[in-house]
Amino acid sequence: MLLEQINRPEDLKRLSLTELETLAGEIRQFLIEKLSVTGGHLSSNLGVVELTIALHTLFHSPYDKLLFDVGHQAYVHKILTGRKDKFDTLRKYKGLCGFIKRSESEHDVWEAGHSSTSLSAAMGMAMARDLKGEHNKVVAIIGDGAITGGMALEAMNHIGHEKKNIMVILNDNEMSIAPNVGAIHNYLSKIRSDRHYLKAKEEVEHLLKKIPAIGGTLAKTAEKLKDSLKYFVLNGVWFEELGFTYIGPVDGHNLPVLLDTLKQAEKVNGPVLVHVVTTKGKGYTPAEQDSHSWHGPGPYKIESGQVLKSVGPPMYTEVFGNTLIELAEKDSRIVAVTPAMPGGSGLLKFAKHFPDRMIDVGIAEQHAATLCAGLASEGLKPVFAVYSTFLQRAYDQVVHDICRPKLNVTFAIDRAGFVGPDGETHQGVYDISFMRTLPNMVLMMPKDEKELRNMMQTALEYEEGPIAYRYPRSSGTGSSLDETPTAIPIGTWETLREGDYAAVLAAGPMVQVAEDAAEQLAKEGIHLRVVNARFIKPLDEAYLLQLASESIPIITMEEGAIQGGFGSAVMEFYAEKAIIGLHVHVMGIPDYFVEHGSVKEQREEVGLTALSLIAEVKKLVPRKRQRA
Ligand SMILES: Cc1ncc(C[n+]2csc(CCOP(=O)(O)OP(=O)(O)O)c2C)c(N)n1
Ligand SMILES: CC(=O)[C@@H](O)[C@H](O)COP(=O)(O)O
Ligand SMILES: [Mg+2]
Repeated sequence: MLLEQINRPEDLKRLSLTELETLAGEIRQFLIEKLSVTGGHLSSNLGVVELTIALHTLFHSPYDKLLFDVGHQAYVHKILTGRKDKFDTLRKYKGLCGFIKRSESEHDVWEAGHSSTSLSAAMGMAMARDLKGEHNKVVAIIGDGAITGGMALEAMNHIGHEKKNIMVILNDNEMSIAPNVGAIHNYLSKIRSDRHYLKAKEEVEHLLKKIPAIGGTLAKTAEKLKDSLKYFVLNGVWFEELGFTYIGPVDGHNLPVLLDTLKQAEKVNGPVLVHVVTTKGKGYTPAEQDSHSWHGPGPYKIESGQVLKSVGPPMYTEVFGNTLIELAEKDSRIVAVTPAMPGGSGLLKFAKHFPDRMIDVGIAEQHAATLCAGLASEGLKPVFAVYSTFLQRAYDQVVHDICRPKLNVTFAIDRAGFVGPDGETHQGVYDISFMRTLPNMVLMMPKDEKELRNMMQTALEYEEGPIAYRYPRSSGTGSSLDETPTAIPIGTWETLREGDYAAVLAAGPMVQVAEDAAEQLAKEGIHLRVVNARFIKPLDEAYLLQLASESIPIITMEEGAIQGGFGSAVMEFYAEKAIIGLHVHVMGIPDYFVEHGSVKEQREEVGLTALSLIAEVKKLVPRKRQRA
């Protein structure tokens, strides 16, 4: 096996072309086998095997900088840079990260996870290189999805103007996670099919040569026609106009062509964009046929292509998608907006029911947010379906375009809390802090899927301004889904369990954790009050004042950053009311980024478990029983 001989990129340089092609086959088989056990981003990586081999054959990483946009397609890069033996730990706790990670290797020069950042970083590295008088290459590998992200366009605007020596490899497989969308995607499709246009161009030129030269007019017209045809069919004219030398499209699975093209591109002075056409899922039929489903599968059976499904209650995402259909059938104002995550956000069925009311804007969270503002300003009920982590990219739009004008946008924040294997770049743990601090915002979190449905109804009936509900990347608790969703009075919490030893104010999935702890403690005669703090904003102030009047110790629990989170809000409330001497202990995520692993492992790492809660309760000094 050639793969066994490859422990660092230099090892590639001694292989013949045929051996490189053999290696590509071995790497493909390696990926298919390893990921059948670990799961991971299969189809994107299968699509960049030859491209990554070519890059590491030609360039000298880490002296030359290879930046992978998003970084989900960097498994081949990791295999070629000495980490193939770690693939059994891919995305596991303390194992190999599923994205580029500087602490893993000197070859990992740019970390990501969120898309469309590589061109900005590449420009920074190129400007630093030139200021330092160095001469390394800077190469950004960006997909046809990621290049539609706003940041990428901002960077192209800058790069094309400054004419820095940067190579951009556009890996065009016609797919984002779902089929790619947008005008740039359409433009790339035209270029991809350009080989036909080019044939037509040759025919036109041939024809023009045949016409006998009659005076200046015909010849001049012919010249103009040829020039306009050139403009029409010239590949990459948009990139050229932006200041890039455009080369392509080239077959991204043909190693000789890739190597030759990259050698040519390397000689170009100034920014160069190499348009590489690949097949997402290349080499594994199920993934080639349905690269959307195979973008990030769990473990699967190689032969049958059957992905192992978890049994049990439906995911919150599925409950959201189905309930939105139910509500949209009754209320035609509802419009769903997703930034390139129709599948992940549970909107594929909704799109089938309401094709005109499901808007996929591509990787464009900022645009999606303000689009929702526009929709709301015209009396529609936009539901912005977005992962917590990706909502971060639209923070100013949430503040400036939605909260300030009090527009009635609904935020369906999915992947709220720990997300598990995607790790630190994808944890949905900051939206409590950055949403609850905004004026006019209402922020809810359900304890189970039945309450999620009620919150969706609450949001539908709420007309006063922005309102958000957040739910985890997990299956529900198995609560009933039969009841008609009914609105919850804004700002009201719910006592789930009586107790006078201490009161736990729990948000979302922490309610179950608190219930489990209370069950344990009750066996020891310690009665914990469990409160479903289902409104993070506004707080249930009457409830908080009641707790203060009882001087009962309070513990808050949230799967979110402690800094600025729900517990902070409770402490701020008491401080504002000048209520002192209360015991308020905040349980949440400490001030650091929690890496990949399972959600269970991540909770254990930060102490968001029933055991940790029991320990906290037992630290409390038993209060003197209050006289009745
Ligand atoms: C800001 C942001 N929004 C959404 C995502 C989710 N996401 C991850 S990969 C991906 C599609 C990227 O498509 P492309 O760049 O073409 O890469 P491919 O998987 O096709 O190789 C998306 C939308 C993300 N990582 N970052
Ligand atoms: C790389 C990326 O950002 C997406 O593929 C993300 O990993 C999807 O997350 P889910 O698996 O939670 O849908
Ligand atoms: Mg793509």
